[in-house]
Amino acid sequence: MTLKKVNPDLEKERSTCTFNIEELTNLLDTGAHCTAERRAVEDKVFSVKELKDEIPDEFLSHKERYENAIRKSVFLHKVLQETGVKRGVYNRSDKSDFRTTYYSIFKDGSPFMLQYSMFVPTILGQGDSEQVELWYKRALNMEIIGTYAQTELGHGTFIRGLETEAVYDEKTEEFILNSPSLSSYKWWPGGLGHTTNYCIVMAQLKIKGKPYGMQPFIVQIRDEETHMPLPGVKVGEIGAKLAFNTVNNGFLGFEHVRIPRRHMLMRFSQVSKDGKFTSSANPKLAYGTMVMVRVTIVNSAATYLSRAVTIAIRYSAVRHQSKLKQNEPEPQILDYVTQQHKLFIGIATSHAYMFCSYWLWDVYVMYQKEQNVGNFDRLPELHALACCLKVISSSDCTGLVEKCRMSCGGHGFMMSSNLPQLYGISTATCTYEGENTVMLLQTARALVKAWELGSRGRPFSPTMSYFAEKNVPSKWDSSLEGILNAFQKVSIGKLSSSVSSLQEYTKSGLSAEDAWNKASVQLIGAAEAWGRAVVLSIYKSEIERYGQTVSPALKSVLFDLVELYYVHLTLEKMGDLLLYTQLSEKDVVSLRKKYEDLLEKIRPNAIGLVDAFDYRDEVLNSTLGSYDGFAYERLMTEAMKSPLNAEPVNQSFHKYIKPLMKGKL
Ligand SMILES: CCCCCCCCCCCCCCCCCCCCCCCC(=O)SCCNC(=O)CCNC(=O)[C@H](O)C(C)(C)COP(=O)(O)OP(=O)(O)OC[C@H]1O[C@@H](n2cnc3c(N)ncnc32)[C@H](O)[C@@H]1OP(=O)(O)O
Ligand SMILES: Cc1cc2nc3c(=O)[nH]c(=O)nc-3n(C[C@H](O)[C@H](O)[C@H](O)COP(=O)(O)OP(=O)(O)OC[C@H]3O[C@@H](n4cnc5c(N)ncnc54)[C@H](O)[C@@H]3O)c2cc1C
Repeated sequence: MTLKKVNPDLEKERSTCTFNIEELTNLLDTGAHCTAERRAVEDKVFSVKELKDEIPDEFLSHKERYENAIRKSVFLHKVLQETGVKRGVYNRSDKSDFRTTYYSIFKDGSPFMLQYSMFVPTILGQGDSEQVELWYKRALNMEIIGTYAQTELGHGTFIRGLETEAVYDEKTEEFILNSPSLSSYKWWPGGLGHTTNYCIVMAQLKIKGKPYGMQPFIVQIRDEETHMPLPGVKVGEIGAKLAFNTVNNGFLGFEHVRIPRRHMLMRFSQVSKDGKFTSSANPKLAYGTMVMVRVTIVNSAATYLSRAVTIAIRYSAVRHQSKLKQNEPEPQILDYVTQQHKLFIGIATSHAYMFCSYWLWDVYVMYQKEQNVGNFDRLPELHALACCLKVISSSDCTGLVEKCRMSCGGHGFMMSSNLPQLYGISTATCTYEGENTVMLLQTARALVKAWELGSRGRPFSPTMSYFAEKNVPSKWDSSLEGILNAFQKVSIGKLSSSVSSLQEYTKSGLSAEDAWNKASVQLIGAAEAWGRAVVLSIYKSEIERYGQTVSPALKSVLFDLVELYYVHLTLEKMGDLLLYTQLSEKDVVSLRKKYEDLLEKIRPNAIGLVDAFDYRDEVLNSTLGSYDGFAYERLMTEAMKSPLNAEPVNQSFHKYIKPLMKGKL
């Protein structure tokens, strides 16, 4: 069978695109030079034959998958080193990075992930200059491979409840690490099982019996030559998981393991030789790596979704099913408006979080500069933003990734579509780096505090400045500005009624803690509403800013998506808006019409918009989403890779089925 180069359906779709795809790709990459750089890295990475899988991962055993992931991680590291990639994680000079390229090599994650994403960043962020000099170089050269070991069997969320101890012995100038109970065993760190030889251990510091809170320690756990666990170290892998099965998440326990004093990372807090503790200017600085990772999750969530929506929209353009009109051929499923409703919001949401992630990264960098000169004023706002945007980006994008999978019908259930794996790694972001409900409660804590201080005349931080506005009812306005205003009213309304409930509960005799717990469903609602207002505002202002520099054709499409995002959210959150604004049934009717018109307007650009994400087939790794659109041929080719198809009759027939058929079992 000779194949055309591209499925005619996709050819037709590409011919209707109204904007320059390359221009949008450059914008999403934060600059044409970033696109060029990313493509150069991809050319290099995807030309390495050792990085290709001969047998799909899902047909390997757990052990083989791990070994394959290690082999590829090593080759990939070498290639990236040769290509000069350091940015992305450590020297992020601008906002694009190579994580998507990196991830695509491993459908289910790399055992080196934590080395790049948390081990090295913690050394850089928590070590003093001498420690950075020593450990960073060794880690960069992969002389040491590490992870971030914080979570324990008994506690993940409640860091103050962690049990691993680091007791200072001033006679030998060492810390003694100990795991006093089963529940104190570290549990979860990526790569910990059999990959890493060092790790950052978050442990309770004790000096002369006195506790000084959680501190980061750099601990060697395996011999650098033999890789055997060091004496007193109990280490292994935690087993199979929903996703990330090649990340080698592990457990770790200590039996009185001694490490030198200088292995406590001492940028913020110090322990002197004679056991004097010097506290950091702000105890929460020890949580700094988590803030950074939460900030980067917003971008990860957007990229998981953009990959899923690329697959689903391309597939929907080549898949024909049922009848729209009896006398016409079966339409592309993308012509069903319900399909557009499921998918176009995925493009808009991915844009929203991508542009927000760039903005949030700038806020984070600005804060770091202030922190370096001892100014911690913006820490509560940054913490609230990192928590809340991590939550809504991870939950929205995961929900939409799953919607993409379902929108592909049965074929979306195939591992070869890569949609199940994308769902797996995406849903993990709702749990790791702070479970989502807990992160919303942290956000609410900051909001309630700001609200109370504001009521006593203290100024609000920039993302909360609208709290100062009087919540006077005004006529519903369906413009972008009007909708943003309405969501800010929802945010104020939910926060003020949560605060009122807290006050009533305490007045009725509940302790502050019980009142908080009782009102916590309202509080997470208020936190989410604030996050929504932030995203709406930033997405719009960023597109207004970029709109001044891009072509009119692209500007128009970008605003179609912003409008779609706004109107979709308005219809989704209708209940809240009916409660806190002047939205009426008539407004809803006209918004529904507007939404349907927007779907129709975006339809000719759907393929152009997903092409602009610029995911090579190797990155998408999907039978359904390839650029050429030959989904059925790819499904069949992949199916033939199943080991069961290597022989016409499986031996189990003779062993079990035949005796059963013959009544001889
Ligand atoms: C040379 C070649 C190079 C090659 C390069 C290759 C490049 C490409 C490679 C890329 C591949 C890598 C891909 C990476 C992709 C990313 C993957 C990431 C993987 C991550 C895996 C997950 C890791 C983890 O999960 S680590 C564990 C995370 N754990 C948590 O998040 C725990 C959550 N719990 C908490 O944070 C806390 O306990 C908390 C906040 C719930 C409660 O804390 P605590 O009890 O101490 O506080 P409170 O009493 O509630 O509050 C006190 C006070 O402090 C404030 N506060 C709390 N936290 C913070 C904070 N972090 N910052 C600032 N302030 C904070 C809080 O608001 C209170 O303030 P008040 O003013 O008192 O109200
Ligand atoms: C794929 C993956 C990778 C990970 N990698 C690492 C790693 O590399 N290093 C590491 O240290 N850790 C890692 N973790 C652990 C992760 O950070 C924790 O699982 C996460 O922080 C959640 O904590 P937990 O498991 O204790 O959840 P729990 O806190 O036990 O949550 C269970 C339930 O209790 C609720 N809950 C808990 N506390 C409260 C509260 N105060 N108020 C209201 N509800 C509450 C939660 O909302 C949730 O519904 C990883 C986890 C996963 C899934």
